[in-house]
Amino acid sequence: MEYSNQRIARITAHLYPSNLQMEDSSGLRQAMCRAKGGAPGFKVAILGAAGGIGQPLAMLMKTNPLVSVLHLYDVVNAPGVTADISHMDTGAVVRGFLGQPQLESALTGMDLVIIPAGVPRKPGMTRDDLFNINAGIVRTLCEGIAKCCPNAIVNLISNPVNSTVPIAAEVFKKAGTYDPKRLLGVTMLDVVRANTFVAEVLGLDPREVDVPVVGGHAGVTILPLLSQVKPPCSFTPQEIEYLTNRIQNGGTEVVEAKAGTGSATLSMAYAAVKFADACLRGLRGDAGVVECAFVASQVTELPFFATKVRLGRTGAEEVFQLGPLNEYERIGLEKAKKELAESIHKGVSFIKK
Ligand SMILES: NC(=O)c1ccc[n+]([C@@H]2O[C@H](COP(=O)([O-])OP(=O)(O)OC[C@H]3O[C@@H](n4cnc5c(N)ncnc54)[C@H](O)[C@@H]3O)[C@@H](O)[C@H]2O)c1
Ligand SMILES: O=C(O)C[C@H](O)C(=O)O
Repeated sequence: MEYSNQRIARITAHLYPSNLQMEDSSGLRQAMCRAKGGAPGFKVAILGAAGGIGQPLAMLMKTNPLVSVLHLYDVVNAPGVTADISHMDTGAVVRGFLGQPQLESALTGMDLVIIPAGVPRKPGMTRDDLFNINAGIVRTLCEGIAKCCPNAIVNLISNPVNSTVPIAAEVFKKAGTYDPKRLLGVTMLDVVRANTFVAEVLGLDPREVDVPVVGGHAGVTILPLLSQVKPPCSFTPQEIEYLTNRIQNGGTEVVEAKAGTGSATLSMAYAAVKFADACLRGLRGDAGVVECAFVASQVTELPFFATKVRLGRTGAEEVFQLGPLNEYERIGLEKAKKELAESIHKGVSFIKK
């Protein structure tokens, strides 16, 4: 018996339903669907979508009404994650992409690319210990972005953020596509933690608390500005010491509690979605969208620094100054800048060498 291509495809899809959402069978999906899609919204890709952060991040982005198309890329397990998430009855169309040969298809046409690809810490490691593996991963993914979606906003999560953002910038410069406004290192988890821990101390609802966290995303480079907390409040010296240490070591607290099985994934996915949603609202043209991020900056003498930024149609359109610091914060800033300078230099040299 001779089978038509369509019948073969239907039988294959029945036997391997998870293939349905993968790139090479999207023709079949379209043939089986009456609606042609094209709903208004943004196209978002997640690179590293099958990982500890990637999976809950993909799930939460599938629920975001601003997203019309969600591309899930990973070097492993992308078909399973895609099949699973694609069954959620929310608007975004989900497509999966597996391995380097499908990277370009994953990226083409994207408005926002979120990158949680890379290895996480184990107890006893610093984020910088991840550099040797993650630097190469970020370079390859950013080369793909430069080629396939050079105008996309990039949210970089992979550690060490203080070095991977400079790496990405150098890759884009080399390709001639660098726009500093579009490259944002995600430090949102530091803000989420700071809001939570400060709210605990003050006995407030964390949703009412706003703590600016500046500098970078590792140890002493994470600098919470407790003198600028909203609503306005004051802390004892002991509270300042406790809160600063806890915010700076929040990542290590989770790494140790997970005892070798990884680092923060669920709170990170929450923070990444909060930040991605702010970027999408900025892209849509909403006014007054402000979040902290690690970006190209002239706020200090360093080429990159995390502060509050205003997100707009072209990315980080305004980088805010630090505001008035107290003596404790000025000392913290000097420590942060010293470590940051080394991490930034390491990232830049990785590409320039
Ligand atoms: N910025 C932050 O605040 C923050 C917070 C938490 C974790 N992180 C970092 O995020 C990264 C990911 O953490 P995780 O817990 O999800 O790790 P994970 O190991 O659970 O997941 C990483 C995923 O990346 C994938 N991957 C590896 N190489 C890839 C490549 N070349 N292309 C695409 N995908 C690739 C893996 O297959 C895996 O699915 C780590 O570097 C971690 O340190 C950053
Ligand atoms: O601590 C880590 O290694 C992961 C992440 O950077 C975090 O802050 O949780």
